[in-house]
Amino acid sequence: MKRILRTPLGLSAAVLLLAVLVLAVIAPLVWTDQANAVDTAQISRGSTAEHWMGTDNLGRDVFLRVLVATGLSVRLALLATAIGVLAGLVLGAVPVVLGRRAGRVVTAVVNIAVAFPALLLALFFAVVIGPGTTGSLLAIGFATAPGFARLVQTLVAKVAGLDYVAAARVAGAGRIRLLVRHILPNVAEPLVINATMAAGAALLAFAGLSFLGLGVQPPEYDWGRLLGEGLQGIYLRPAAAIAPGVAVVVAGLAFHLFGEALSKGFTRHTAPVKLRRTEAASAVPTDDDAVLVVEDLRVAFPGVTPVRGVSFTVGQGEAVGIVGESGSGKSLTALAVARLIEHPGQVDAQRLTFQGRDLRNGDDRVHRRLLGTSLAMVFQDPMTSLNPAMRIGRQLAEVAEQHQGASRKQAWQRAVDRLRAVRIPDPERRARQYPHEFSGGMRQRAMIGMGLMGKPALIIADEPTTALDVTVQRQVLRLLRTIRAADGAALLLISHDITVVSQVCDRVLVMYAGRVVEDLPADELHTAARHPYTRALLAAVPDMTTDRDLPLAVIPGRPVDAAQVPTGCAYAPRCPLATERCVTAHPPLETDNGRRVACWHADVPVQVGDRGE
Ligand SMILES: Nc1ncnc2c1ncn2[C@@H]1O[C@H](COP(=O)(O)OP(=O)(O)OP(=O)(O)O)[C@@H](O)[C@H]1O
Repeated sequence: MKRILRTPLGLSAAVLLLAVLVLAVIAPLVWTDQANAVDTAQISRGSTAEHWMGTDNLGRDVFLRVLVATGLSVRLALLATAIGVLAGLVLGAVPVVLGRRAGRVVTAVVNIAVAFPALLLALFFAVVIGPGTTGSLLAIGFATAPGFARLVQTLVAKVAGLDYVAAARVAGAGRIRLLVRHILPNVAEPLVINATMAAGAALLAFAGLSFLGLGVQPPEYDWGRLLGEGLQGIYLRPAAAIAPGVAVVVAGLAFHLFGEALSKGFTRHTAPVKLRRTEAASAVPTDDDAVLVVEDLRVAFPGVTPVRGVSFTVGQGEAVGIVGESGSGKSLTALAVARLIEHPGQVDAQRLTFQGRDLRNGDDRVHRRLLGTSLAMVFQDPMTSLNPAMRIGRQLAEVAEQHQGASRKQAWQRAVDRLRAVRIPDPERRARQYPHEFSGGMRQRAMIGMGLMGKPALIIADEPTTALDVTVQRQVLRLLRTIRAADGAALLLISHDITVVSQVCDRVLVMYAGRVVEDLPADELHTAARHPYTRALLAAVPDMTTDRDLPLAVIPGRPVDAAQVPTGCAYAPRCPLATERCVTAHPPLETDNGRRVACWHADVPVQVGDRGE
């Protein structure tokens, strides 16, 4: 608010609006009797020193009546806006609460209603409900609602796709809680701004309806009615029409300008986000001790199947890395495991077991609870992964309150303790701060801390260091390693950086065009990689021995478009070893001594580091 009042626009709009609101309260209390006093000696007079704006046809002072009418005009405008905002909020938020099908019906109704001009709707309702104050109040309220509903739908849809909402969903938050705690607080600013402006528009609409005789009825009067009366004698007493007209314009302007100032004041200047990375160990787990078993996982969207039959296991305490170029399906694989693929995405698997529970069938709430307590998700961008409108400590505490039945105080203490565990300095004070008060690295650590509120059996970290600078990357990777050692949690680390994965993980899965093409222990990556794509990825990483006079190695060609995957081996068009067979037949993922590779030429002895050109 201070920021808004510091600008000339903000200050003058606030003063003007305050004056209007104060007048709306005081004028009816002070001047009602005088404004209603009939004086037959002063009927239909023009402006005089005694009656600045003249008198009406009963000799009543027009200026005092305009002042008194401020109360009813402003009150009705605010009430109608409140009705419109409330109805708009309900209609706009319903799709999130009711689910897709019912939501679609509501959206269609809103879309149709939005197509009609608000004033036309107001006239329609006013005629249907009947003339009078209540009728016009409901009419203007209902006419305001569709515009608001559309705005709410758009804002909610935008926020619902952000990582922190996904994180809350993984943590087991229900739809209503998601809406009330995580979505609505983050769309409140534009709603407040629009509501302020809508109040100005409602004021004008009321004046219009009363002027037409559909709004306020005698003996009550608002500016619209006074305007109608004044207009009848405009040639003889123009001031009687001008005074209520000016009042409508000034009050309307006050609301609009204040809304404008709010919107400028609320515009946030976010700090740029930074970048960072981790390291690891080995052993292919058996299905029995696996935390996660994924078999033939497919993720499809209309017209495209970006994940095409991925199988892997993550053992207790094991760190598995998934590498591959952008678009290879790494993130979708992780999202599918956490059950975060949204419509129209379709997830399909022969087996999808987390801690021995089949996630494909059974009670959704039971799965949510299991994932909420035993799975921690760390997303790439910690700024969008945390709710900007909630204190960090509260966001962490919510997990303990919801899943461990902890009291508010206990949950807060655990949140502080977890922040300390992820090396946030002065955690008591920091827990009371908002995400924007944290640096990029601290936000990422807080996100990891949130995952540790339960006792996760698996941490899925999707590019956790990409948005951080190099020094902070190391800290976060070290932290993930320490947590694994302390809590025995398994880790599924997704990265396009094969060096990071080889340092942090026990085992590496290499993905290409939605499939696993190689799976091997991380410490054998540089000596025993057999797939030409893995070799090319390794060769593209410069090291101390790289000749700096030569251009850096790159993988020739472009990654496959997920919508147009060729038959045969998807890597064939870029592969130096490709033959006719590679183009026509897809190589199966063969298991050999715990390692897996999908290549017809896996046995061709190409040196690791060979660029294959
Ligand atoms: N909602 C969606 N609808 C259609 N296609 C999608 C959708 N989400 C992802 N894809 C497609 O799936 C492919 C794989 O996406 P994914 O995010 O899993 O890749 P990735 O390997 O994690 O890449 P990056 O490292 O860039 O995140 C992408 O090429 C993308 O075009």
